[in-house]
Amino acid sequence: GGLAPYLAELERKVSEHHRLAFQSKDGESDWQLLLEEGEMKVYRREVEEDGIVVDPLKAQNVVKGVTAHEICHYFWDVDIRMEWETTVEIVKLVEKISDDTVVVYQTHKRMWPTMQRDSLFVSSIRQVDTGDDEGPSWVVCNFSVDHPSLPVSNKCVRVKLNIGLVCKTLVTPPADGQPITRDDVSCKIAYAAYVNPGGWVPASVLRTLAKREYPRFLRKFSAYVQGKTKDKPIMF
Ligand SMILES: O=S(=O)(CCO)c1ccc(-c2ccc(C3CCCC3)c([C@@H]3C[C@@H]3c3ccccn3)c2)cc1
Repeated sequence: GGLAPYLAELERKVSEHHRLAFQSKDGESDWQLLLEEGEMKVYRREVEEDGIVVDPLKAQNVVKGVTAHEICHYFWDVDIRMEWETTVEIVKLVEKISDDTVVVYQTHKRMWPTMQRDSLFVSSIRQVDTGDDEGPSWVVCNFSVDHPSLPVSNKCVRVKLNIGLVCKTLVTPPADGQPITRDDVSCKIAYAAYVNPGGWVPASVLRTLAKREYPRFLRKFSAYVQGKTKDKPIMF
């Protein structure tokens, strides 16, 4: 369909997010540590394109009691998004491309004084082999596409986004061959977000918004997955 060209771009973006996820940022010294809270570290670089703030965001976290597959599954599943995503108003499945790749339309709650935003993106979940002994990663990539059935509306400004969630399951093997329980697993998360607001937003407004909302999303989403999975069999 009309999305075929995007599927090649999707594979490139998944590989890029996977390659960059756990790479130390020493090379790029211009990452500003926004927040450090336990295992959660949130960084940002201050970047403007044509006077528009497009600050890349990077975050790492370790979530106890859940696996990489579980974190990525709950992040990717459109049906339950409203259970953890507090900044969106409408979430719509526009097209199912395959069992692991969909097109999603979202309107984001209006953040005074900015105009309301919407987003239209391909969202794909898959396992990626790391090639080394660390075992596979699970990756979700959300990136903006144009779709004939969702033209840009005059009500919202269309953001352009490229989001990567790359996760690894850490297992501390239980003593003497006991079965693995949730006390023995945790998920190492690397989240990267490139969001272009699609139109001018005061730099201070957007930076304050990002500084508050990204950590809030990471806290809320991590706790949400722990709650949803605690009485369920482990999904490796
Ligand atoms: O990880 S996701 O794929 C989860 C799927 O829902 C995702 C996360 C964040 C966004 C996002 C969309 C719009 C905006 C702004 C632009 C001008 C006015 C609103 C922002 C700014 C950065 C701040 C922000 C960060 C986190 C949550 C909400 N707000 C972020 C989109 C997708």
